[in-house]
This record gives sequence, C-alpha cells and structure tokens, in this order.
Amino acid sequence: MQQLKDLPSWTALLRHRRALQDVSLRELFERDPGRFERFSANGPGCLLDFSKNRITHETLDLLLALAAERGLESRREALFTGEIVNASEGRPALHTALRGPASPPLRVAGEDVAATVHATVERMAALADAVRAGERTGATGKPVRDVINIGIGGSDLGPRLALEALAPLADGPRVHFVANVDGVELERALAGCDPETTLVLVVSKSFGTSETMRNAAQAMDWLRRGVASAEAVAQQVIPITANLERVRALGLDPELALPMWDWVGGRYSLWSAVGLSVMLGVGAERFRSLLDGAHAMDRHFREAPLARNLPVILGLLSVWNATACGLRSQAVVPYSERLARLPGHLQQLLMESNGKSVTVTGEAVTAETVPVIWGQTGTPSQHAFFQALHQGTDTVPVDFIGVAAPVAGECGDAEALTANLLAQSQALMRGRSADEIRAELTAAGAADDESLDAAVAARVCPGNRPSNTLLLQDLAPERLGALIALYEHRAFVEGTLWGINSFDQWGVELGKQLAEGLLPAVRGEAEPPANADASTRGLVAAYRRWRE
Ligand SMILES: O=P(O)(O)OC[C@H]1O[C@](O)(CO)[C@@H](O)[C@@H]1O
Repeated sequence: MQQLKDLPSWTALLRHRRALQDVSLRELFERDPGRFERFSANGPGCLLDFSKNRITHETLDLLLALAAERGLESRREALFTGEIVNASEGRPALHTALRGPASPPLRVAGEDVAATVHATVERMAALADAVRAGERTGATGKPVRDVINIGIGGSDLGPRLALEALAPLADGPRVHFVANVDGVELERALAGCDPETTLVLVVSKSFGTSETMRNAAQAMDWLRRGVASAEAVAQQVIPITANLERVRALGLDPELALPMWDWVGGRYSLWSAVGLSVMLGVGAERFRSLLDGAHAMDRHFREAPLARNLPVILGLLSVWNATACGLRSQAVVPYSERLARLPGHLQQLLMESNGKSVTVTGEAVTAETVPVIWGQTGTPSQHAFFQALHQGTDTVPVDFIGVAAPVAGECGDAEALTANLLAQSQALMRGRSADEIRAELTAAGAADDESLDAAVAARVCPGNRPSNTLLLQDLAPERLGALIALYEHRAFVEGTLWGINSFDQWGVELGKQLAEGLLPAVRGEAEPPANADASTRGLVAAYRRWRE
C-alpha cells in the first residue's frame, strides 16, 4: 500500500499548508464574505459549518484530490457492497446493511444479509412489544419493569448514548447499563430492581469478554436467589451474541439469543440486536426511526458529491488538522446534556477504528493517524478546559454540536445554550488582539504604563483556532441515527486516507491476555508470571499487602 505521504497530492497539500501558514482565520473571513456559504453543507436533518477551519477552496481541492488518489469512492462502494474491507480478519464491515432496506437482497458469501437483518429486527420488535405490553413476563409471571444491559465497549456505549439522548421518549421499562467490572454499576442497578421483574441482556459479540462474563455471572446469581430455579433464570436472560456455544456453556437458552454477526464490529453494532435495550426503552417504532436516520446518512455519504458530503468533509478536515497540520488532539463538545455520552462513544469509534500504526498491507504507516479524541458537554466544559483551548500553547480543533429544537418536555434555556456555542466557536476563530485589549483597558481608565503591558498580555487570545459546528434540527431518533452514522463514515474516510484498516482492534487483545495471566497473582493465589517485569511485581506485592 502506498503511503499517504508518498502521494503527489500530499506534497502539493504540504506546500499549500506552508503558503497558508501566515494567513489567519480572521483574515480569511474578512477577505471573503461568502465564506459561510462556501464552506457549509447540509445533510439529513443537519447543517455542517466548516468555515472556521484554516482552509481555502484550494485546501479543499487538494484534499479531494488526495481522496481521489486514495480511491475513496471505490472503497466506499466496497464498504456498502460487502467486500472484504477488514483485511486482517478477512471480513466485510456491513453496519450499513443493519439500517438498509430489506430489498434488493445483499448477498455476502451466499447469504442475503438484508433479509437476515430484517428478520432479526422483527424478532427484536416482537420481543420488545411483548415486554412493553406486559405479555412477556418474568419467570414468575410478573411484568418486566427493569432491564439491565450488561456489555462493554461497543456492546454498551452506543445503546447507552442512544437511550440517554432519547430519554424524553422513553416509555418502556427502566434500562440500566453495566459495563465496568468493579461492581459499582451492577450494585447500583440491582439495588433498584426486583429479580422477578428484571430482564437481563448479556450483550457480547464474543461472549468471552471477561468484564461482561463476570457481571453476567453475578447478575445470574442474583436472579437465581430471587426466582429460585436455573430454568427460571434462563428465561430472564437474553443473550445477544455471535457465539451460541458459549451461551449453551453458561446454561442459557440459545433459543432466546439474538444474533450478532462477524461482519459487524462492536463499535458499529448499535443498529443490530445490540440496540435491544434502546428498543425496549423507547419502542420498536422509534428504534426503526433511529435506523432510518442512519440510513439517510448512509445515502448521503454514498450519493452526495464529495465536496458537499458531510462524512467526507469531516474526514478530510480531520486528516488536514491531525496529519498535515500536526494537531494531535480533537475535542467534541455537544451543547446538549442529552449527548453527554457522545464524546465517549466517539472515542471508541474513532480511536479504536483508527488508532493504528500499520497500513492495510502491514507496513509501518508514515502518516500520523488518529489524534486523541476527548470532550464533554458545553456549557460545563467552558468552565473547565476551554481556558486551555483559548489560550493554551496547543491548538485543539473542536467539533461543536448544537441542537436547534430542544427535546419536547425539557426545560432550560435553549437560546442561551446556542449563544454560548456560537460565542465559543467565534472566540476560538477571532481571538482578541493586544490592540483591541489595550484600547478597551485604556477606555476603561487604565494607566498606560508597564503594568498595562502585562495586563494586555494576560488577556490576549490568539484565535485562529479551528472548529466545526454541526447543527442538528432536533434530537429526534432520526437525527441521532444520522449523527452517529456521520461519525462512523468519518472514521472510514480518515482510515482510507491514512491507508489503515479501520475495522480491526488487535491492540486491545494484549492487555486482555496479560490481565488473565496476572489475575491469579493479583488474587494472591500464585506468583506473578515468570515474564512479569519488576514494576508489575512490585505493584502486585504492594496491592496484596493492602488487601491482607
Ligand atoms: O462484544 P464483546 O465481544 O464483548 O466486545 C466488547 C468490546 O471489546 C472490544 O472487542 C475491544 O475493546 C470492542 O471492540 C468491543 O466493542
């Protein structure tokens, strides 16, 4: 695989970056009154303003040339049509099929994936409807009041985000999420639940993830104590997995299991049976709307011209900022408490997908790949880390996410929220110069002496700091689906440009293996493994001393 940095358009892009280096964003806005129209685009139910990036039309042309050199359009087709885009695991990545139409058929290795997907949604809906109507009860005949979703990573983050975002629409059983193995979330969930009226979803593609299996075992013990028989427990546990053998081994009923497939990665799996908790919480119809929204974004990604294509633009700008301009961290700041889980979901989506250092053909990648993704909701983050964004020594591009219509039934001041969002992106772009501050301070009566210089210097905001603003029409399920799918495709665009495989995650395996190897020593049942280093041995010993 040819390296990104060896492509002719990369050289041209770097030359252009040098030429642009001394032009500020403020100047770019002053020069071009049509900058917003030029650098904004509409997607399904949303508007992306990317005018506050340090780009000109030439930057965009060069980035598009790079995308063409990388064969982005044919790779995109390969993604949608089920070709093997996950080379290291020899699989397609067909999350788009999870929200696509039932026809025409989509054949992959002889199977009509579209039909399989739709049959599964029907099964999920039948179960969710019956639970919500009180017809599918617990083993002792009582209606289900609580659902506990046990899963981690992609088996947790997407559904958790979706249910928090759609909480005002939740009219089904209460849903609790348990991911961490420290017991806090599980205890919290169990404390409010009655074993006779609780359905446990064990969500794990592999059905082997240690955190999930440990939490599942504890939840099953709790059920057993409450409903007496193993058969009764099995009735109240729904496995969602691609590994039925392990379901059987755990004494659970494979007939109740809902499928996952090896052609869907965990972080792309919200749209599958992994989303059952969402469906139970808000109902099948709204879950289908979530799928429809994601499908609308899929169509936009597949059909819109690249220069007006939101995932393409976001992906290209990310490569521009992170690789061409060396800005190695990006913040995501949703201006909605309902989207508080979005930064966490995007961390997994973008960093697990593109945190890679080799190309798809195994050479060390010479381009810097995914930057650190982090964030928190506005306005609280304005009173936490924004100081560093405005005046710190590092430039951090920000994705601001705003919602035009607040979710029905919410109180709060939507306009104040939006004014803050707009103010922050404006402040990052414009900054405040020494001259402006000096004029303000002297107008307010400050003496023009040495102390004024220090007062001015402390107040200067350099500006010229890039951001995107994504404005959603509202937070209806369709919009949420489109938002999440937008970032999924951004990950794909970035990965394609960097020349890496966005669909494997071998890096997380090492830690998992080491943890299992260390567990007997940490429990005090064995010596640390022979290959454990001095630091690890010392820490195990210290830990054991405090545990005794
Ligand atoms: O669904 P599983 O198999 O329990 O995996 C959970 C998570 O673990 C990972 O494999 C690694 O963190 C993720 O990709 C996945 O979402």
